Amino acid sequence: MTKTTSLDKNKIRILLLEGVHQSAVEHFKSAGYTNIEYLTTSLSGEALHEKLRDAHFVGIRSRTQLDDAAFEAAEKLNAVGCFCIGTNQVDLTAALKRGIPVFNAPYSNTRSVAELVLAEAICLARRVAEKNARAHRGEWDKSAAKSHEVRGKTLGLVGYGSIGSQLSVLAEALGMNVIYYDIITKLDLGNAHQVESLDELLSKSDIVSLHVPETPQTQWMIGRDELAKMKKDAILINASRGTVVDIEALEEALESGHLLGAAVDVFPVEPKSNKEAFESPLRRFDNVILTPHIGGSTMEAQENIGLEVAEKLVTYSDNGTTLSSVNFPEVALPAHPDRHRLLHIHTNVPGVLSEINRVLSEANINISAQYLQTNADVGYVVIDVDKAYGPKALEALRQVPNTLRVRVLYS
Ligand SMILES: NC(=O)C1=CN([C@@H]2O[C@H](COP(=O)(O)OP(=O)(O)OC[C@H]3O[C@@H](n4cnc5c(N)ncnc54)[C@H](O)[C@@H]3O)[C@@H](O)[C@H]2O)C=CC1
Ligand SMILES: O=C(O)CCC(=O)C(=O)O
Repeated sequence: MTKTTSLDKNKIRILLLEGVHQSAVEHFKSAGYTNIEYLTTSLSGEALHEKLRDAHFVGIRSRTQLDDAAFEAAEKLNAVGCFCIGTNQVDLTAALKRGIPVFNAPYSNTRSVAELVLAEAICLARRVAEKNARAHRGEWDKSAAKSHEVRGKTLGLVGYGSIGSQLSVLAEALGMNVIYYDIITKLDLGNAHQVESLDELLSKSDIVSLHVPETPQTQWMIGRDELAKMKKDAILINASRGTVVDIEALEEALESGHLLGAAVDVFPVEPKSNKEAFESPLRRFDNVILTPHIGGSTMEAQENIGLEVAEKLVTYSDNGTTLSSVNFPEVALPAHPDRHRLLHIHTNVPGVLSEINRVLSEANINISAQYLQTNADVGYVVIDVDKAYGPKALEALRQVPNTLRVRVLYS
């Protein structure tokens, strides 16, 4: 069924979950969007579907799963904002086939993750996690055994994107040697260099840190075999996604004493809210730093993310720009003063553009500007028309075969 939206700003409902930063709320309000529901928790199942039914825009972080059923319930949804980097919690194809662009904040929390990982690397190399736990229990363990400086040690980065490459620069400033493994050939920063294989990285690194997205290729990427290839007394840090590391295999590697320690920020199953208990077989190890998925949780990062993603949603809502959407044809559009703008999203099959132009011409509607962008599955056409034609043009566009969604934006 073709979806049509044609609303004034104060009727556009924005649902914000997972306690996104107030900077987002303020940005929506300053742009004239007042109809905002703000929840500090994530939602799932029927509770999520119920909230989504009336929402025109939804903002989430990493916990809320937007799967096909969620999109099916979200009849009015125009766009999704992920107030984070990862978009693995969203079924991007399900969104795309309903003409819903998904936005994220690809850079704003990267520095925060890099700083945390570096701090953890130093703490683990000095065995601070264990000594801290023992001191809390009243034990005095003053010893240099197996405690090392990180200077001169090799940091192996799996994934050399925004986070991995920043970490590389920070680690070199401490005198570390950096090697990395990535599926894409990357520009080395400083003296870092790319290695040919994951095995090579694992066998050469004193500290291995994971910075890959969750994909079918990275799922359980670090299992028993990979951990066995790491040096004796090496350290593993995972602040990427919980599905990248086989936790049972990591438990065994820690139990056997093969690894000196580990830091884990992300887990295959994470509590849905701060009220739920955290279960993990790693809880029993003093030499493991466990953090509740806070790699990107700094005031600086959250404020920037709030602004960045809210701005992308407002820009899409106000003028149709989809720049930097992770699943949608990208169009950067000028403002449309004194014009109504129509957004037509359709399945990308031959002939839709000519059909659009035919129905508009038959309805005697003069087009003042037109923009088209497609990806393999979806076509996105933006049409500016004189104000007098807005509702009539909307009606005409709804008749075009293969239409997924039509919206009119008032100026
Ligand atoms: N713990 C936390 O709070 C946070 C976790 N993250 C996670 O960190 C991940 C990485 O973030 P960024 O560096 O910003 O992403 P990015 O997209 O800039 O970099 C990812 C790198 O991984 C590489 N890669 C992809 N598949 C690979 C494979 N199979 N083997 C080796 N390399 C592979 C890519 O080519 C790319 O260079 C995010 O996708 C997210 O899941 C991000 C922010 C906060
Ligand atoms: O802070 C969050 O909610 C998620 C951070 C994260 O994992 C990401 O940005 O991908």
